[in-house]
Amino acid sequence: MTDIWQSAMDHAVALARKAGQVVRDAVGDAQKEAVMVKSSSIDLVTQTDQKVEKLIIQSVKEKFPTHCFIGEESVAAGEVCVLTDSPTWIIDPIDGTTNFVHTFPFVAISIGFSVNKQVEFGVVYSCLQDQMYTARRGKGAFCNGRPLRVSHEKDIRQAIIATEFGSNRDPGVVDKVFSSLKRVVSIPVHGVRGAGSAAINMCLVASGCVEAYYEIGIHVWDIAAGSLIVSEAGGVLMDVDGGLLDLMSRRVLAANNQSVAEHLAKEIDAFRVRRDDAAS
Ligand SMILES: O=P([O-])([O-])O[C@@H]1[C@H](O)[C@H](O)[C@@H](O)[C@H](O)[C@H]1O
Ligand SMILES: [Mg+2]
Ligand SMILES: [Mg+2]
Repeated sequence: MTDIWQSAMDHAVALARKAGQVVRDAVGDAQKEAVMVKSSSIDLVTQTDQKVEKLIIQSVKEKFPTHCFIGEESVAAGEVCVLTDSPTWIIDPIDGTTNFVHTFPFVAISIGFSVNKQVEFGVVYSCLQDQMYTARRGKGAFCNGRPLRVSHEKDIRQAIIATEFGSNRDPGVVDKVFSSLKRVVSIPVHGVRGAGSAAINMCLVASGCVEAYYEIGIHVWDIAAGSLIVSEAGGVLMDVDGGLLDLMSRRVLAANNQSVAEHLAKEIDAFRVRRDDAAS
């Protein structure tokens, strides 16, 4: 049977590769680039983020004129952020902008595609590592064409957990983040890591390198593609409180299996943040 979204997925892979070249060309000069700030002094954006998002959206508009978009930098510029049932490209032009600015080598282009609010394919290109992660719903997850499988570990005490500090440094939020982290470290787990890119953290879960990843404060463009890559690699996704994942809630927990996920969820202070689709 033909896959009606295959040509869109092929286009996403080609665009991610093209965008990756733009990012690679710019990374050496990133420190010379004007670094601007968004929601806080540590929520960074550069001209390369904006250029890459424009490149992707323009090209998709030409090929698929009826499709919708949620793009990180378009939303920052005032576009609405609502996930409808229409075919929608969910784009993070540079996931890991802080890494990009500092030349820390985990920088990704993340493109998710949803229909009826379900992610149909996900593409995460870790462009400095030249690793192309892809997943098509029901057809598995791959890195550079090699099938991905999550870790078999069932005991969280033998696990590596990925998380990030995020870009909200309000003292109350920092306290909650650290109290969760203290509980997780004290389980005790083997280790805690963070790549500085939500999308790459999710690909690490899918690859079996880390057992789980959680974060509060991410956005739909950080996790749309990665969520399908995790589930197609055999992993599970949930809210940080153990409930169902809601792509717009800005909270995510991705794990290799249910038992690791549920144990982790018990340790996290699941505070709420303003939703991506909250009326502005
Ligand atoms: O701003 P950006 O570099 O696209 O995305 C950020 C990265 O994924 C970071 O790892 C995560 O901690 C933040 O929550 C994200 O906003
Ligand atoms: Mg991001
Ligand atoms: Mg970004």
